[in-house]
Amino acid sequence: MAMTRSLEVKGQLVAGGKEPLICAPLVGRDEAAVLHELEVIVAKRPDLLEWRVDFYSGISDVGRVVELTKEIRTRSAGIPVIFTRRSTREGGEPIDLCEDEVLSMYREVARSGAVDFLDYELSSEPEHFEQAVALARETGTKLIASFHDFEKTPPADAIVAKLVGMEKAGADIAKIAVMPQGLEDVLTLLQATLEAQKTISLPVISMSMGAYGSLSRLFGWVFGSSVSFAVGQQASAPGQVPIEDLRTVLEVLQRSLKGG
Ligand SMILES: O=C1C[C@@](O)(C(=O)O)C[C@@H](O)[C@@H]1O
Repeated sequence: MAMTRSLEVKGQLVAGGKEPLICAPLVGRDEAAVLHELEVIVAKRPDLLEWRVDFYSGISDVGRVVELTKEIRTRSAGIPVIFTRRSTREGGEPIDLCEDEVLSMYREVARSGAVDFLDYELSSEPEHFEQAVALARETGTKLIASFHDFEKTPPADAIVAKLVGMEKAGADIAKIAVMPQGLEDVLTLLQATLEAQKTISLPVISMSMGAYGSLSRLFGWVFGSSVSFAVGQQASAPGQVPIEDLRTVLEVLQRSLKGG
């Protein structure tokens, strides 16, 4: 019984359509740290890698960013790569680039062919978001539209509306991460995920963050979230659990969902 929609790269299902996909972030500050992390993470065989380029101290030099992206590709053992600059507005690290420079960096990286997915925030200026959509079409990469609220969990209908907005704006995948202030908020996120599955036709990725939110990282896929972000070496957001722990829980849940 399929709970989630599969992600595709160049017409192929990622990890053969397995659900949920496990994605491990790379958050090193320099080349050596990123490549060391990569080695540790690849050995754990996640289904996806995310390079959080906003953590990288060399981000202002596009040439270095492209070189490192290619190096990541070479050493990633065929695991598809997501390229992400998270803005400070949505919980990312401070960087010295203006938005036009960020988009130029996205352009160079996507055109190098070394990444499979681009993550770009829906809260960006519409003209910038349109450029990200066009770039994804031009390069055959998939665009993940994202939205993060590190303070609170909006009501379920507002979460669904954001995900609908991502589809309307031309994204290929719709992602939302929100912070719970109590257990009810975790339910709100799960409820909105289930609802969004019925409302839009894109794969949805959703998570509640922090300690309570870690529950959604373990079983949010049952409600329709296609990907769970988990720790390979270091977390990129609060509440991510180690890949090994996630796998243990997934095995148990998958067995019980089959009826024991
Ligand atoms: O958007 C997301 C989700 C995330 O914020 C999380 O909560 O796991 C982690 C980020 O690295 C990623 O880009």
